[in-house]
This record gives sequence, structure tokens and C-alpha cells, in this order.
Amino acid sequence: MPHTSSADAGHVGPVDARTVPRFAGPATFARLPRLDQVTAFDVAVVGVPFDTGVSYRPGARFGPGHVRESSRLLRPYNPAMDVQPFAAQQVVDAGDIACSPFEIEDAIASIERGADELLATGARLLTIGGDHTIALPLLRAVARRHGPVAVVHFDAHLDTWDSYFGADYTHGTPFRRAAEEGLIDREASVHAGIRGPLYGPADLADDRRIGFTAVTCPDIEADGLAGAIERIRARVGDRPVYISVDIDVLDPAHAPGTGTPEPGGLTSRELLAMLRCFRDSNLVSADVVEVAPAYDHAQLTGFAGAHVAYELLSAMAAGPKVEPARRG
Ligand SMILES: N=C(N)NCCCC(=O)O
Ligand SMILES: [Zn+2]
Ligand SMILES: [Zn+2]
Repeated sequence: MPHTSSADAGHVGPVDARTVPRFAGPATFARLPRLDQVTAFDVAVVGVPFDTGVSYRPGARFGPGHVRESSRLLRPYNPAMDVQPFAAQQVVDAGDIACSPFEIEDAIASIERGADELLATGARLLTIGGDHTIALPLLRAVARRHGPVAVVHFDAHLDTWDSYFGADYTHGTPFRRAAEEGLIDREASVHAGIRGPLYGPADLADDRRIGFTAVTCPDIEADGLAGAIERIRARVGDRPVYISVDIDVLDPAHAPGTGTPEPGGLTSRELLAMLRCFRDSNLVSADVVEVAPAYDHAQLTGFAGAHVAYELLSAMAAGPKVEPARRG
């Protein structure tokens, strides 16, 4: 497959849809080269096909494949940010991190190791999950390099609960564990898009104690999108930021293919606009999780996940530069 290359930096870009139909060939993210097809890279798109941490509908283990398959229509220029995310930096598809579907703690260790190896090259990660459990090992690896990071967490759910059925490591608990382990900046972390029923008022009090501020859907309703964006920017400032996007932050009308859907969520347009506000941020890495294709319709959730990833890659391209990574 002939990949495009950018004239300026010689980065290997996506396969050109004007000469090779976009539905042809194997699906890497955005038809980008694989890790073994480049000598250096700035950003690794990596899949984590893990969903043993879910509390309701399983299936996010198929998320990485679905998002890749749904990313064939992306084009190289992002006019909303005036940036070419695949020309300004070398982006590669690093494949999937293999992890146990049977033992959660074993899988968490594998994910942390896989993320460590990629980050050790100096690259940034854009991870495609997988259920939200995977944010914990990803944050462990990121904090090892950058120290505690400002987490901007887009989700319908807090994911700061303590345990389910006695299990500490689930998709409802990653940010509590991350806070306990000192991985997050407790002065600068924020949830966006929170909504729906909780177990009790203590959930919110616990969450604040843990170090999060919540910009809820009712807040967005009251203050508008610009007000919400301003609150997030003020909270994060110029600290190193890790963005974690649970696709269920979108309304189920925009993203039905997910395990714990909650009505009353963001539109795709609102979410993409919110992500663009990180174009000036020190965005150290990011993830998109909880895409579960078995419940998807017409690839809506897959397309939404692919566009979320594209905006995150665009924000990385637009923001402060990092040293390119050497392969191997
Ligand atoms: N992280 C996601 N998507 N969901 C958490 C739901 C936790 C619960 O079942 O109460
Ligand atoms: Zn969620
Ligand atoms: Zn979540």
C-alpha cells in the first residue's frame, strides 16, 4: 500500500484514499503505517482489547478493531484547528497490547508494561480501549515519566468508586486507585459530562476529596459549552494533561455502542469542540475507551471514537513539540 508522505518533515502518512480506495487493505488507525514501517515516531496509536473489568454489558475488547475499521474515512487536514496531524508529527499504529482476558491484575501489569515500552521511546500514546479499567495502568506509565498529571476525564460516570463485589480493579474504580497511588494532580483534575443516577450523595463528596472537580451535564446545560470549556481550562492551567475519553460521555443517540449507556449526554459536536480547546495544552497522552461494537448501530460509536482520536492527535500536533522517538 503506498503511503503518502509529507514534503516538509518526510513523515509517513496515511494511505491516500484518492489512489487506493479507503475500504481496501487492512485497517490500521486512519490507514497510518504500522510501527515496523517507520524508523521513528512521535505518537503511537495503540489498542488495548480488554473488557474483564466491566460491571454491565461486555464487549469493549472489540473496541480497538472497531475504531480502526471506523477510521478509514478520516482525511489528513483538520480545518477546525488548521493542523495536519499526520504531517506535523509521525503517527503510527502500534497494534494491540496483549493482555489476559481472565486475570484482571495480570492484564493491568501487561498494559502497564506495554505502555512503558512505548513511552520509553519518548513517544506520546493515544490508546484505544478496552474498558475504563485500562486507564489505571496507562496513568501509572505516564506518571512514571511526567509525575502526577492533570487528568481531564470525559465520562458519564465518575469512575472513582471504591470497589465492586470486593474487586478493587474495575472500570468503575480506576481514578480512585490512580489518586491513591499519587498518579494524578489533585489540584488540577476534572471530570466533564458527568450525569445520571449515583449510589448516594457520598459518591460526589468522595470524588471531591479524591481530587476531582466535576463539570456535569446539568452544569453545561446551565453555563453553555463555552462556560464549561473555560472552567476546565482554568482548572488545568499549563500543567501536563492526560485526557481520558469514555465514549459514554456522548448521549446514547450519538454513541449507542457502549456498555453502560446513560441518557442525557453530550452530542458529538459538543465533545469534539471541547477536545479542540486542548490545542495549546501540554497533552502528554490520551485514551478513548468503552467502545463496544456489539451494541453499535450503523458504526455511529465507531465513527465517534475515531473522530475523538483524530481531534486528540490534532491537539497533540498543534501543541508543544516533544522529541521524536526511535523505534526499538
Ligand atoms: N466506566 C464506565 N463506563 N462505567 C462505570 C459504571 C459503574 C457502575 O456500573 O456503576
Ligand atoms: Zn462511563
Ligand atoms: Zn468510564
